Amino acid sequence: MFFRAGRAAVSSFLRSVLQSPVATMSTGTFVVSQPLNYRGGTRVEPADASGTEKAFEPATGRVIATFTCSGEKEVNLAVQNAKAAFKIWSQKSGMERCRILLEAARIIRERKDEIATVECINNGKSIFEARLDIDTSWQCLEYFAGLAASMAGEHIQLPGGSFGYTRREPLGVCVGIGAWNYPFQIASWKSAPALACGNAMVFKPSPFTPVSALLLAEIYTEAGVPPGLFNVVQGGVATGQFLCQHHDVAKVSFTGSVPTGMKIMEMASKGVKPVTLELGGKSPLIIFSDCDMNNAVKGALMANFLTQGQVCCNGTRVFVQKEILDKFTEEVVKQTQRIKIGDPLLEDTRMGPLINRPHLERVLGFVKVAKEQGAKVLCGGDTYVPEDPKLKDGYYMRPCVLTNCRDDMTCVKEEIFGPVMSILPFDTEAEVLERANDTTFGLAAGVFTRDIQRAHRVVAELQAGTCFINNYNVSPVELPFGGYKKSGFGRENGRVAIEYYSQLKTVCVEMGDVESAF
Ligand SMILES: NC(=O)C1=CN([C@@H]2O[C@H](COP(=O)(O)OP(=O)(O)OC[C@H]3O[C@@H](n4cnc5c(N)ncnc54)[C@H](O)[C@@H]3O)[C@@H](O)[C@H]2O)C=CC1
Ligand SMILES: NCCCC(=O)O
Repeated sequence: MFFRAGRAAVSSFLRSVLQSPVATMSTGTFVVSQPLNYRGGTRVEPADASGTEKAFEPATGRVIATFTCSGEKEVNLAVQNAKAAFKIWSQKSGMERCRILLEAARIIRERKDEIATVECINNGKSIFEARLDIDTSWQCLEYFAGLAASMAGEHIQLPGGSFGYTRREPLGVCVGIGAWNYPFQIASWKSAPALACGNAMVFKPSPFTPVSALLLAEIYTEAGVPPGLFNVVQGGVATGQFLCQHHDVAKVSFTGSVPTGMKIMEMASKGVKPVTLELGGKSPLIIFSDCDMNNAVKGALMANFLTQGQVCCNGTRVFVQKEILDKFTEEVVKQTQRIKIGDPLLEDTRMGPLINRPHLERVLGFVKVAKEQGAKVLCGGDTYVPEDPKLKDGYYMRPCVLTNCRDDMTCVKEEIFGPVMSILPFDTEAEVLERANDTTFGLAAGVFTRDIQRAHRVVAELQAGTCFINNYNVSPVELPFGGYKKSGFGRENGRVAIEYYSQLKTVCVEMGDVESAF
């Protein structure tokens, strides 16, 4: 009972989770009428409100949900539920937690098409990409399930038969605050390591994409986590602030913009709470003349146009060595123009709408300023109206390639968060390294070259938390992901993520008599 091409009937699973009145899940039909908060193992209406929000289907501009933002009382109830569940969950062995997380991963895998369809409708990304996001989500749960059972401390021998040991312990109630570009993936990447370590979580999705976190919450419950272990509160700034300021919250993990990240750090500092910050970027992609041209062109498209360019680690400053500039540019433009834009639920669509109208206007504004500052638009950069009349109010634009760019232009300095690639010529390795690092961001970077020594030499010099050699924007969950500089700190994924969701206790054991100083 899964979706094919987003057109098949809604399964009983989704009907029960979302109570959608529609019988099919094609673009323009999906509506959510049930509560979007999740507390104590069930969907609930919030106990109090801090306003209401509407969620849209970007493909059509239709409202798919109107929901209440959680007030202080509801946030407190969610935290108290999480606290109670933490007492049970943190007492379980790693193997017990592992089994439940593996079951949750299995359910996600089984329901991949359904979840991807919801993600596609609420976010606008193509169904093709949404399925990849769901893959990285269940893979993350599987990965941390495996680590749950192997979390261990050290035993340290001391003089006279005494010894010490360390224990890796959970933090307590962790808060996850998500962005709208990878709603289900972000909820999974935050909750999987948190739960594996024995923590509970209260998760707040972006108000633009409130829907799919509910599916994750339902799946955790079905897999057997204690009620209240993973809760969802909906809302915007005020709800996020209540969460960050709550005295029973032990940690905040945030994905979003740099200005909000700074505010979250400030709030968390008041309670001396650790934070993980996954923030924005303006990453360089360096294409040397000895590269495999086909792969470099594919890499540049991957670095710029996934999820309509709304990806924090995108390599939007594409530095191309002068010898191959014309050939590379010609091929990139050709392939960019071939990207199929339209209904994100159709199998052959590769670019859907942007998240909302103001964001579309903002991205188009960046293209306008780029032109005013001397950049040349080689393709796209304008709105797109699909032929299908039901898509006429969607937020589509044509992917854009800019040339004649300089490092001081706004389009090269600022995060656009849309499908806009800036091409920048360069001569030498030393020059491009200096220019690539000349940014306050440091999330990611990429290099295409056949020279293996150069590849490693260059990535060693790049000031970025995640570097790609001869590829871009792949997300294996085994590898840590996170930024340098203003792109944040802490890491998601990889073994190291455990350190950001646990604390180390040292136990010192005396086997002899106390040698008192008094
Ligand atoms: N690094 C990344 O993955 C992402 C970066 N961005 C960047 O952020 C820009 C704006 O996107 P937004 O979704 O508006 O990002 P944002 O940073 O405003 O919001 C992200 C999340 O934080 C919450 N939030 C906002 N203010 C808060 C506060 N004071 N306290 C607690 N929570 C708060 C929001 O409700 C949302 O859930 C984008 O244009 C892009 O530059 C956006 C999405 C993802
Ligand atoms: N799959 C990579 C996630 C990057 C982002 O959150 O923007």
